[in-house]
Amino acid sequence: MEQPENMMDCPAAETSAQPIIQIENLCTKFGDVVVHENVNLSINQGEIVSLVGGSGSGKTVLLRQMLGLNHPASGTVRIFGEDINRISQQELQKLRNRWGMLFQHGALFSALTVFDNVAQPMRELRVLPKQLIREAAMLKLQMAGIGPEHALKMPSDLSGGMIKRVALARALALEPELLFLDEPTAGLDPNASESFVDLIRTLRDEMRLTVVMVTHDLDTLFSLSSRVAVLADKHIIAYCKPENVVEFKHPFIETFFRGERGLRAIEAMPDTSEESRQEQKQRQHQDSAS
Ligand SMILES: Nc1ncnc2c1ncn2[C@@H]1O[C@H](COP(=O)(O)OP(=O)(O)OP(=O)(O)O)[C@@H](O)[C@H]1O
Repeated sequence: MEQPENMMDCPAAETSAQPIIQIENLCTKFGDVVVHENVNLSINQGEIVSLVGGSGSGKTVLLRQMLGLNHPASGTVRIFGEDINRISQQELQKLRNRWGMLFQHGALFSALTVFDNVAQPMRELRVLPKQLIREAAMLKLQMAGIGPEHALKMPSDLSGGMIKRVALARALALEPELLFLDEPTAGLDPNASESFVDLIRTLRDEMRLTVVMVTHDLDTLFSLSSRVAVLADKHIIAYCKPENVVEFKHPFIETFFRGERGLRAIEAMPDTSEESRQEQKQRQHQDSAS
């Protein structure tokens, strides 16, 4: 099936940027169950792209396709220009060293200290001297906002926000160019969530990272994303700037973005003009009146 004709697609802000991820005509099936049908998605260097969609719409599976953990029934997934389903395991491992992944629940090794959790991906390379690993691990912890006094603690001694930060330091251990985040702020209180969002933005700027994240959190989505890809009906039904997504008529978008929380999050966007805020409000007013 073709993509819906009215799919919204907007170019990335930086037109000179190179695509880091190119997904073309991706179909995913589990037995008879079709999850994705002709999905296309191109993500440029330096973008922060959020994947959203209803429960079971295929966000996690799409992320897993990008990580090479699920395989397409047809279509291609290119990361850094390589078709990840046509390369050897060795080549795939090399690519994996160029990206970092932050899992929803932190996924730290509970038997390892904070320091060892971050040092482990560097030790696995088996080429870096001990002293360099030590310095690099401490630097990554510092970048993630974890002071040296926490380095020898066990994960069980940390708060939820600290676990996320250590997991982020670990995801950054090999200086990735690309970072995948699965529900980065889930389970955090509003303050911890806001400071984690600031951290991701700062790291993106400092490390020139490209970020792909799955999130249900509208505040995170609106404050971080350069573009939002909405998954529904097996397709990407909208791929556009966050402030434009509400222009697309679809039941999921209506419910998710145009409710009270969605409009509040749009209002809180730093770069949303007064004019566009007024338009959004007016539209909501008209919709509730009709
Ligand atoms: N290994 C698998 N075998 C069979 N079906 C699977 C497998 N993995 C995922 N699915 C199915 O694929 C569909 C999409 O799942 P996915 O986990 O990507 O949804 P999601 O959008 O991430 O949902 P949620 O927001 O609830 O986490 C679901 O119907 C799920 O049951």
